Amino acid sequence: MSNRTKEERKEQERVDRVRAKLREGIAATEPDVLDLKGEVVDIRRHFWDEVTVNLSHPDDVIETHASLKQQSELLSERERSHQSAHKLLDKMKRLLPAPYFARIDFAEEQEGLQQVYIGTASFLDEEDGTFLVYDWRTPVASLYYDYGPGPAAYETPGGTVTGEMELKRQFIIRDGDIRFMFDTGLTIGDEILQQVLGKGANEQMKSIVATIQREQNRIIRNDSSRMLIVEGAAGSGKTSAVMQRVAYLLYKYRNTLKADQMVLFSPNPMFNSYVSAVLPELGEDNIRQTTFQDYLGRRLEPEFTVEDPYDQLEYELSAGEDPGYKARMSGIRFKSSSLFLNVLQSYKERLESEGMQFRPLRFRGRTLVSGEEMAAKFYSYGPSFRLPNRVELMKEWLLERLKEFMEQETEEAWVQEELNYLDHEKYQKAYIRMRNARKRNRSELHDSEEEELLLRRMVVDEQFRKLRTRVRHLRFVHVTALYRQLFDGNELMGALTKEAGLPEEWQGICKYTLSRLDDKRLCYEDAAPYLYLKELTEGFRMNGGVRHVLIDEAQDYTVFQFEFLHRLFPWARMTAVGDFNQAIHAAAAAFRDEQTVSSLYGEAGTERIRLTRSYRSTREIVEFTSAMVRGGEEIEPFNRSGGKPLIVRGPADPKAYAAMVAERAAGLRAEGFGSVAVICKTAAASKLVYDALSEAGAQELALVTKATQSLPKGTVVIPAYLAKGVEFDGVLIYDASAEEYGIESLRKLFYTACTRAMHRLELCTPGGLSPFLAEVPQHLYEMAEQLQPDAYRV
Ligand SMILES: Nc1ncnc2c1ncn2[C@@H]1O[C@H](COP(=O)(O)OP(=O)(O)OP(=O)(O)O)[C@@H](O)[C@H]1O
Repeated sequence: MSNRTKEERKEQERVDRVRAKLREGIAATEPDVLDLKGEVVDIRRHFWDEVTVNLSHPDDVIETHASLKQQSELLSERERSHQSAHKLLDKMKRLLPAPYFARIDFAEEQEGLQQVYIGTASFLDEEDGTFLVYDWRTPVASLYYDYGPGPAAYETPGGTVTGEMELKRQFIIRDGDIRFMFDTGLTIGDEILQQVLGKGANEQMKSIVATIQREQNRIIRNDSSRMLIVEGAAGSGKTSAVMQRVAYLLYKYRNTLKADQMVLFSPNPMFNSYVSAVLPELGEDNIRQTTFQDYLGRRLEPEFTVEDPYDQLEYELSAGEDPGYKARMSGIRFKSSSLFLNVLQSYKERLESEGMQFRPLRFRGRTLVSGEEMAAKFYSYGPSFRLPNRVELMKEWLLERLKEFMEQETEEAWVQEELNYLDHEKYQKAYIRMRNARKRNRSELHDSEEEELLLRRMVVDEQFRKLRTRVRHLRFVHVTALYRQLFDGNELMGALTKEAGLPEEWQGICKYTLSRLDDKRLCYEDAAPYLYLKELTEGFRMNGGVRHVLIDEAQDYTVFQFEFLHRLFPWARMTAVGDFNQAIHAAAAAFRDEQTVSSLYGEAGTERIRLTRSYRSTREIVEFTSAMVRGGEEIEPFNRSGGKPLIVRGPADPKAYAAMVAERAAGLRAEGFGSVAVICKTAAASKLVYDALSEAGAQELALVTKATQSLPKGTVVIPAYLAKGVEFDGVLIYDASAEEYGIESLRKLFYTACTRAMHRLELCTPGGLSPFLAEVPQHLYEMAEQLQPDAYRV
């Protein structure tokens, strides 16, 4: 900053002082870290030299044990010291270029005026014990996010502290130089936010701690509810709030909460990598990240080939011609509904008294225990046992039965035959076993008799191993048959759906479902209900160690998915964020259904927060996109200006059209936009467009598919459903015609695609326009030369 005022010079001097202290700290800590590292390596290398190992007498054993313990404790202590010195050094290095981003002057009623400088971590002056920088997550720092100058208060473990905020100041510091400094009002300075948002998009999300808005802070610091639901407009900072919330919780509960006790469910692996830089930037370890699909796959494969949600979507978006389409779409709606969840729960109650299905235990072509015999045994346990308990009892019973069969089997002729082919290694094994058994039991048998018996048992044991494992894994419960019989005719489903009746296209749904099951393929819409039924009968798996589950893009979760996560992580708090306008899985309505979501933890344990301000896109883009969706008038754009969205009509010839889009993408890049996305409706379309653009000479071009692990730089061609959650400087909708986006069910996908743009949005069309655009007032966009308003008539 040139021509600094006196105040600015004072602030710069303070920055210089703090940086000098940081440098001192770094200089002092660096050798410690190196020394400690050396010590750790040394202890590890010479670990055994320092331990006296002598196991001759009991006394020596005790001494050896003590010496080992001492040496391990020394190693752990040095490792801990190294780790904390390393963390401290890391923190100081992180703070050095920009030690803080804000200052507040707060006059406490008891303590007098306090100057609080806020940064991404706390930094203490070793000499006088004062805080040169306060971590943004400390209680006093919440003043910065929640208040403007005037009366203010913050919560501490000891109670509420009240006082008067006399100053709220923000800084942008780069390499130790104060570039901007503003005194601000209630909201966190628009000027700084303008600066931050005006920049280009990144391949990885950045932290927003310097500019967290008040309503976002409510999400980040929310501590009271078991279930926190955030519904927010596109670009309103839901994902950002989730990531900063994780950092906040890790700080606040640092003695009891570890990063691996938090799980983030996100839409796809690329998104995982997109958000993975935020926590390290804030000095925290990354938490566990997964997708629901990944979880389903782990539980259901290899028994089935499980379809993934992208293939399901591709089908939804492109298979209108398939004769089974209507039935499958109706099936998707039904299988994602609360009605189907209730059906499965009632079905479970019915199975308590009748209808269980079992796989017979068969061995060498013979049935050892038939399905009927198992059913008889199962129902003999009586109604006081829950289904999973009965299954557990069945398992024990079957294992006992198998033991008996195995004993009988040793006498069979096939065993003798197998013995003839036994290899040397197995003989050897049998011999060792026999020797051990002899030591233990002082067997009366002659060597040869005993050897033969053992060998026979070994052969039988081996042959039964698979069967026993299947029993242990509860494979005798025929879940596929149980699921199958729901779709086998009208009677059972009719009884279970009660007055709601059978869904539309029921016959078609049955046909489609059964044919897939017979092929050992599980459609995505069947996967969660199938697993739910399996766990209702066999018992729910639980992960008691996880304390926080965070769900991004929660609008695409079905009632089954919520129910699962609730049961899988019974001790966890849940944070679910989403935007119903971006629900690209048409059938997933659970998030919108207040009753469904609040039933998980009860109304008292559930809190809802709405975010209506949108930060990602320019005012022009937000006004344009909001006009396409229901409730759009509530979305409030952040006041950052850019060009109006542009509708461009291209030539009808596909080659010429691709060349035009390639040229427009190149034009945006030449204007300085680092990331440009050409968004298509499907993966199939993306591939074609990618090829066409490559042929047209597009530079630095990458295709994003469901297998893409991280967002590429430059220009990408991407299907709309994979673009959700991420953002680009410029977005080109490849084909915004009525042919491509003509039916109502595509509205949300279209909206999602358009809202990915931060600075520029262009919608290309080879002909007419999508009807969604017809609802947008004309003054909210511009049109490239030849396109006239009558193009809307579709
Ligand atoms: N308080 C803030 N300060 C600075 N930038 C912000 C703030 N809130 C949001 N942003 C920025 O706005 C953009 C959108 O944020 P984010 O992706 O978290 O929104 P979202 O609600 O999850 O969006 P969507 O639902 O559309 O995927 C990001 O670039 C983010 O950095």
